Amino acid sequence: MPAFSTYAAGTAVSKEPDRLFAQPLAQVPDFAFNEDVVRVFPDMIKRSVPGYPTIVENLGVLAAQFAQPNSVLYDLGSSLGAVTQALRRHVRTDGCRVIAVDNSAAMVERCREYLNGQDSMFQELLPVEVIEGDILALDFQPASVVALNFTLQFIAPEQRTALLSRIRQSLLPGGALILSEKLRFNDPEEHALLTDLHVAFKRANGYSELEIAQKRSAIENVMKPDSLEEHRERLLAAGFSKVVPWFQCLNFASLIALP
Ligand SMILES: Nc1ncnc2c1ncn2[C@@H]1O[C@H](C[S@+](CC[C@H]([NH3+])C(=O)[O-])CC(=O)[O-])[C@@H](O)[C@H]1O
Ligand SMILES: O=C(O)C(=O)Cc1ccccc1
Repeated sequence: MPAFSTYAAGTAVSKEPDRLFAQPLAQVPDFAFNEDVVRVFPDMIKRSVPGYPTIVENLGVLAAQFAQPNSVLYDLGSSLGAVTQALRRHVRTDGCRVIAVDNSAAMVERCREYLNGQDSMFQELLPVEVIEGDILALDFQPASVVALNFTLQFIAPEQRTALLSRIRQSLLPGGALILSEKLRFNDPEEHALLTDLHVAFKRANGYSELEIAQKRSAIENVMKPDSLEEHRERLLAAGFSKVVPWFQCLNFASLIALP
């Protein structure tokens, strides 16, 4: 019987500790969102991403300001649905519904279970649909809020502008894209400092030097962060009119992009 904790206001999620990289691996495989990651994901993301709980909770608060009646709120790369749960808790706008999309079957299966749990604990939540699929192949409906919470960094760099353009085309007036990402920094000293501080954050959260090193090698081929300047330019190139950073903790940031 797995242990559970509450991380999305009252809803139970697995609290199995992340020890995926604790033992020396002869060869570190590329990071994948498989069953092993799913079991430890709530613990992994909280101990690895500084500011993650603050970003998720406030994403719901922000979304409530941009939600338009009778529109869709997208959670793209939804993992276990933490953002979807925050959207459902905070948004009260008439006729809104949430569409969560992830291409990991293991994530989608567990996400649906957690959302059923949320439905059994709260009343008057927005309707939600969880789609197992590639966000690059998604047929977007008119949307008022699109959340890309630490997902764009896993999309091949050459596909990023096209995806953001399609999101921009789907956004209704008054809506917004909320984009959270790990950042790279063009200034080498700034990059080194914030990278070292992120390692200190992980160490303070109980990860060993070996775990930190093996995780770094697992993600280096699959997760390609951009700088804030690259994000801003790409968003403007995709047709967004304004880019407003609203949160940064070390090398992790979240931006609001307006249509
Ligand atoms: N092409 C794709 N199509 C669909 N999903 C994808 C694709 N590529 C990657 N993913 C999915 O994007 C998610 C990224 S995690 C998001 C955290 C979540 N937003 C959270 O707020 O808890 C970020 C992280 O773990 O750092 C994974 O579930 C992938 O399966
Ligand atoms: O762990 C890291 O170093 C990260 O950059 C964040 C992260 C969190 C969860 C899965 C993959 C990457």
